[in-house]
Amino acid sequence: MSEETTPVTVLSGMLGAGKTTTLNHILAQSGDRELAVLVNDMGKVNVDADLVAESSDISDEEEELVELDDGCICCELRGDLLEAVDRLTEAGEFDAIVVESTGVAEPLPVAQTLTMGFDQSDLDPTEFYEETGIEPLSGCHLDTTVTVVDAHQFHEAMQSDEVLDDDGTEKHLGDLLVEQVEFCDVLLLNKCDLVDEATLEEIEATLEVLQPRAEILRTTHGRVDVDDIVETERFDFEEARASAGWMQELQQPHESAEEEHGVTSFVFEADRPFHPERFAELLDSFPDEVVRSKGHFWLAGREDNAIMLHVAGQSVRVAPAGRWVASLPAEEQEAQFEAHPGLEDEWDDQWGDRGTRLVLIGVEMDHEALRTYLEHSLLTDEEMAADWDAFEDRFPTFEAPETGEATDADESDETTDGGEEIGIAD
Ligand SMILES: Nc1nc2c(ncn2[C@@H]2O[C@H](COP(=O)(O)OP(=O)(O)OP(=O)(O)O)[C@@H](O)[C@H]2O)c(=O)[nH]1
Repeated sequence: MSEETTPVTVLSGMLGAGKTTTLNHILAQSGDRELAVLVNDMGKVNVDADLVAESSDISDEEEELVELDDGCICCELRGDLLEAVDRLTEAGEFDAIVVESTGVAEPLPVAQTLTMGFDQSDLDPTEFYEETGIEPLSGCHLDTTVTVVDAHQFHEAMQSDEVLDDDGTEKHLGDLLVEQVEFCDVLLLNKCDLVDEATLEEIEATLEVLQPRAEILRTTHGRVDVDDIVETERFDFEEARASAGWMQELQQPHESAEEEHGVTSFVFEADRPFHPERFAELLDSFPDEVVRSKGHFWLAGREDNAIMLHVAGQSVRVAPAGRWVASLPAEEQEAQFEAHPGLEDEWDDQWGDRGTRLVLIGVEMDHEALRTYLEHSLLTDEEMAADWDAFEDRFPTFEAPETGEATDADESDETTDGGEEIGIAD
């Protein structure tokens, strides 16, 4: 598919991580390769594009530098991104295209936009093209997604409770950082000059657990080999989407005893519900050593719907995760049993598929203590026999999904959903 079409590299990374520096470096090192670049900036003036133009011989006059200003290519400028990439491809003068995203962009929707032209059956490209009136891309393909991580700011960003504004959408700093790490082919650990070896090794170990598939390269001032991020043929949508460490851990759980720099993971499973107030309290002060937690849970009193938990650094969000199959009408249950052959094995006579599966990834986690902590939030035998609706419940109420929308929390990466903060008031 890819040989005759132009390869596209997408650079993501937090504000100030070193995307523009990396871009300038590869432009200077591109040799005989003709590169076109597309720079996205949130402001009306594209500062990054000016920086690229200043420090390279690339220019917007010759149309090898395209600026997309005043919006984000992972949201409202998705159509403009496609059109710009299409224009550059049509010009036929370039060997590769490099896209620099804004610091608040999520890589998944950007990749989704760029791959819509290919056969992604579950993404329903037809609907997308009908809705937007945009023609599918044919002359180029997404080749490599790169995330630039600032080694110097990594821990601070993970622990920060800063909330960024992406054109009206609030994004938690730690959440965004984790999402950028979880969806990429190559991770550039930049600003290595500002961090000591032990810290670098620890960050690398964390990145490896969060994103086992990506190649991790250390860089200083974005000095990376062009061949490591351009025309690598590393990108594969389905692989990228299923490659996050938490997802792999949920699919093939194992207690990671062999810890590197104290980074471990484990899956917590329970077949009785959480007490809404005790679990909310636990989430209010979730242990700092947990870097990432994801999965679905059963909350007492919410017997129709599963709830998804997303923890990334200091950000804790919950979102609807679909109906429990046990809450569906009999004929829809039958359809679910046929679609998911493993479901029957896990079925409980009384509670059906209701239950909790959460993966926890962190540094220096005391697994035993965390399990006890989580178990303490489950209903006791006495509470199991009580009226669950009488428990205080400050979790958000989600609109009931259509029947038939059963939970598939283990397989779906809801990276683009908003979710709701759980720092709810008493
Ligand atoms: N010490 C050090 N500074 C670096 C390194 N890489 C980039 N910088 C500096 O960090 C600052 C931000 O770098 P940029 O390349 O503009 O970062 P960016 O990701 O494009 O930032 P935004 O466009 O704001 O999202 C600049 O002052 C760079 O000179 C590095 O490896 N080491």
